[in-house]
Amino acid sequence: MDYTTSNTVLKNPNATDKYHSPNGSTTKRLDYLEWEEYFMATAFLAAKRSKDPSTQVGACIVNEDNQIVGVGYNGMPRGCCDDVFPWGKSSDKLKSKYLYVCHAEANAILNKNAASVKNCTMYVALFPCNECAKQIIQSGIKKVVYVSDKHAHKKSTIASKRMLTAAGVETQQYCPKNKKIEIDFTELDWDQLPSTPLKKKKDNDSL
Ligand SMILES: Nc1ccn([C@H]2C[C@H](O)[C@@H](COP(=O)(O)O)O2)c(=O)n1
Repeated sequence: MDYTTSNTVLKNPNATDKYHSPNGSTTKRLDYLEWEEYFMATAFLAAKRSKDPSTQVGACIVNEDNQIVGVGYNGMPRGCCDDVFPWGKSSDKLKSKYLYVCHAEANAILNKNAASVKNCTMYVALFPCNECAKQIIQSGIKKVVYVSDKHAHKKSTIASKRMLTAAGVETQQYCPKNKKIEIDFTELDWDQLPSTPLKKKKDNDSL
């Protein structure tokens, strides 16, 4: 019997656990991530790459076959060093981040790894602003799933909603089933895996 699954190496193949009954039958895992959780979690994971000290936003674009075709987070444009450009909110607009930073939604669209994002769904932590809404509409994205609408009172959000509605882009708030999803790099039984060289990657890549 093959005790390995696509993403798990069982620690003790002889043990009876929740997927293996004593009579030897094997059932599928039931605590797997549902699609929506997986895509929103991908957006939240991408946000962890953001250098913005106050707000980290991630976005994940998914096609009609549930394939991820773009991921992005808020960051400085390529070539604009994130140690040089400002991250603060100075009253001097040129010294404030807002004129420079690329929003997660825009980066996800620009980073697409497919020919088009037409009819795709975007998963994003924050409701998109008016500038991102324009790009969402023009790129053909048909649905936006978001978690927080904390800027609902802002004119940029009101304008965004007006445009998305007029253009027929569906918006839907996502209510997470689980408050937290844990990623545990030690959950595999490392002793049973062939040793892999640990290579330090350069940290100047940007999504
Ligand atoms: N839908 C959004 C909204 C905001 N962002 C980015 C832009 C900034 O980096 C940050 C907001 O900064 P704050 O005013 O909260 O200090 O989040 C985005 O990517 N997508």
